[in-house]
Amino acid sequence: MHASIDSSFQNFSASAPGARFTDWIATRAEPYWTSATNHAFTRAIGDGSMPDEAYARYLIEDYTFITDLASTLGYLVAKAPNMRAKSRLSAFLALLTSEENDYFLRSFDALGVPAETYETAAQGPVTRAFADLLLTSSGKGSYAEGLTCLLCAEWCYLTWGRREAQKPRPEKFYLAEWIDLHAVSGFEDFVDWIRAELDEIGPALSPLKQETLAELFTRMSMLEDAFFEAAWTGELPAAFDDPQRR
Ligand SMILES: Cc1ncc(CN)c(N)n1
Repeated sequence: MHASIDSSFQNFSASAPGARFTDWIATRAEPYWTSATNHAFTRAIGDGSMPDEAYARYLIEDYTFITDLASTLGYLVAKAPNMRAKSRLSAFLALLTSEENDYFLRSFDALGVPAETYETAAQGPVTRAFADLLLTSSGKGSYAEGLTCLLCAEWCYLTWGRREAQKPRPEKFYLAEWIDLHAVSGFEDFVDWIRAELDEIGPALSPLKQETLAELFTRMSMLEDAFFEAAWTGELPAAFDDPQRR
């Protein structure tokens, strides 16, 4: 996944003065970024046409993802360079492990998913790849690398969440609340803060390190898209069927 020199941040900002570093990494992540943020799964949450079977499959898998996301945030709290950043990240971690955890438990109950199932679920190949990328980037990589992965996950959800929040809420509380969790102003503020943090750090990095961040964001976008696809269809996307290509 190596880009030509024309797709560097330097060229991007020369052709669009004032362009943000985070706009560049999202542009570099096409077509996966648009595919993930527009996935049919996200539209079915908003219009209430989501089959229960697909949503239960998604929530079981996502609960394992959320557990690794909590660990990712722990690593980032440790690596954050100042108290302001530690406070932002730990506030989000607190929300994830309280309000959002409670959402999952109530939703599993409503969908008839027993605790034994969601507490012992093994991660599928897409989620395993996600966990690998998130935990390795935040645990072994730099603050900027971990933050880039976090940005992709949360900005993706803010993008579809805000779009679906324009529609009347679906009747099922687990669909309506999933939209609200990702469209409220507090969540938008958090994503804006991650963007501002990376917009400050990114331009000062070497072209090689900028490239690493763009590649991480691209891989994360590909995985977000594959995650929705696997939940939606109940089948693994082609790239995950063949262990050689994972
Ligand atoms: C796979 C995935 N990506 C992102 C999010 C938003 N926290 C999530 N719940 N699940």
